Amino acid sequence: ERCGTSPSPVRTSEVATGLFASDPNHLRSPRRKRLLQKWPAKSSLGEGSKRLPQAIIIGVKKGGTRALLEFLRVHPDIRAVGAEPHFFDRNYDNGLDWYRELMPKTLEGQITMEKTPSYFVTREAPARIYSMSRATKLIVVVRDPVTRAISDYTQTLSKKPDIPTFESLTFKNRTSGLIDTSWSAVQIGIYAKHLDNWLQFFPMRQILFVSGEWLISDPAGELGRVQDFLGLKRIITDKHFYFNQTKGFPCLKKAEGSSKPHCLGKTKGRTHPNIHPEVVQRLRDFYRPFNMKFYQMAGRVFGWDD
Ligand SMILES: Nc1ncnc2c1ncn2[C@@H]1O[C@H](COP(=O)(O)OS(=O)(=O)O)[C@@H](OP(=O)(O)O)[C@H]1O
Repeated sequence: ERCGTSPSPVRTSEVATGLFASDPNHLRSPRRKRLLQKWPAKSSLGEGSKRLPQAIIIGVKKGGTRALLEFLRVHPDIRAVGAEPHFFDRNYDNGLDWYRELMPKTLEGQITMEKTPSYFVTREAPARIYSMSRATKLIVVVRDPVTRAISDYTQTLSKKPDIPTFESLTFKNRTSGLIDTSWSAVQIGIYAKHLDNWLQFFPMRQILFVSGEWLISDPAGELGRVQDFLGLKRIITDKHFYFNQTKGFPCLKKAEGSSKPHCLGKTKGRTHPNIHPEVVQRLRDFYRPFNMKFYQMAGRVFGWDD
């Protein structure tokens, strides 16, 4: 358990008003004894209570959501669930109390977070999150939809080595070049379409888009934007990262609650199979108009079509 970095507001105001300073015997005073009973030693203060998340990483699958959450956990004012709760898609019937129980304990002022990348493409998720709290902050890590699709396919392939090739799954009909938009690996990347669904419930100012590419090339830059969005002090900076040549990705110099360097596991940063360049080009052409629409909606150019 991490202790809070700032004293409770009540304590601060008492010190500030000189309550103790004016009384040289304050250590023995009955008032002090009462206060000590009310506010026990700092070790037991670090308990806190479980709260529903105020911010959620809702997507996208294979965007870099684990990296973002692991990096954010370094911040003393963020506490996050490790596993993906899948509450707003698969486990909604379990109820909000069940969901809250999954959360880590937090102190006043700390932010509770979770990440479940499938929320972004779940039709019911916006209404459900809205009904939990309309003030929920939403974070989406987006990545070039073409590499995202290949990454998605690579993950499936690692679990089911017998599936058809990426090329054959991409097309409804290879000769006509018609793309199978019902294949989830393709579908998830139509960001503008999914975002429309969220905008029925949440204003743009409550949604932050993080670039999966820049999260790799400039993790501190993206983390700066996220900390601002969450209203937190910029504590996570470039000093927290180093580029691990072997891994080929940025890693933490010190993981949360540890003094050792930490990279993500083997399932993050897999080698992708080579996809036929014509298929890649066809997918690029397919996504281009959706990407343009998405840049416009998000107010940020992600540079996937440069
Ligand atoms: N620092 C760091 N280390 C390792 N991997 C990193 C990092 N930053 C981003 N990424 C990219 O994250 C991709 C996996 O995305 P997710 O964590 O969102 O995947 S998942 O949806 O939760 O399965 C993963 O995709 P693949 O490269 O296809 O494996 C990585 O490219």
